[in-house]
Amino acid sequence: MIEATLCFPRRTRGTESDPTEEVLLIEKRRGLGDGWYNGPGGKLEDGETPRECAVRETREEVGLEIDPETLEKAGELTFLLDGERHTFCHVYRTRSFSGEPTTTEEARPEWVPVDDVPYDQMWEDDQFWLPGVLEGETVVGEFRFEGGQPLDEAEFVGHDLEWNEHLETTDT
Ligand SMILES: COc1nc(N)nc2c1ncn2[C@H]1C[C@H](O)[C@@H](COP(=O)(O)OP(=O)(O)OP(=O)(O)O)O1
Repeated sequence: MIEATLCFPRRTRGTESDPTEEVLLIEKRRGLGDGWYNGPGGKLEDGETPRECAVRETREEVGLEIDPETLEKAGELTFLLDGERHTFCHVYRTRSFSGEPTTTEEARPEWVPVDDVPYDQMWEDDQFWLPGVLEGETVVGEFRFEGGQPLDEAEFVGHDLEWNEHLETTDT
């Protein structure tokens, strides 16, 4: 089973009387989910904690620097393919980062209003869990796909979610 991360940097723009909440998404430019919007993230490397992975992937994909301690654990998602655990994904959010997002070979970053997230250009599961995560909730979810590899060509067939369960936040 693959262990992976997703990271959702957040910021507030606009004026005090008319603020706009934004999230940094990437348009993925290669690999799994190529051409779809997602958060920065990727697979854990040997010896790496999920938190370290989220920081490294965000740096590699869009050039933002994040202090691992500022990452807030927001979700744990299990993606099943044909009844088998395919990927376990740790989801983080943060409002603390430095640098300007930059396009790389892997990703094109884009600040998007939280009310205007392009769910029709994302993994089909995202519409079920990402809105809650962007509202500050925590989620534990299981998402079922069928149809064989690769995962991004399989059919999304069902899901179960639990909201605001306690998530371990000390070292993951
Ligand atoms: C199945 O549903 C999924 N939904 C969402 N939102 N994200 C998913 C889903 N399945 C996988 N992901 C995420 C997990 C990772 O963040 C990426 C896939 O990362 P990738 O395979 O490209 O990993 P990298 O380590 O960046 O790969 P390379 O450096 O080897 O290109 O998608």
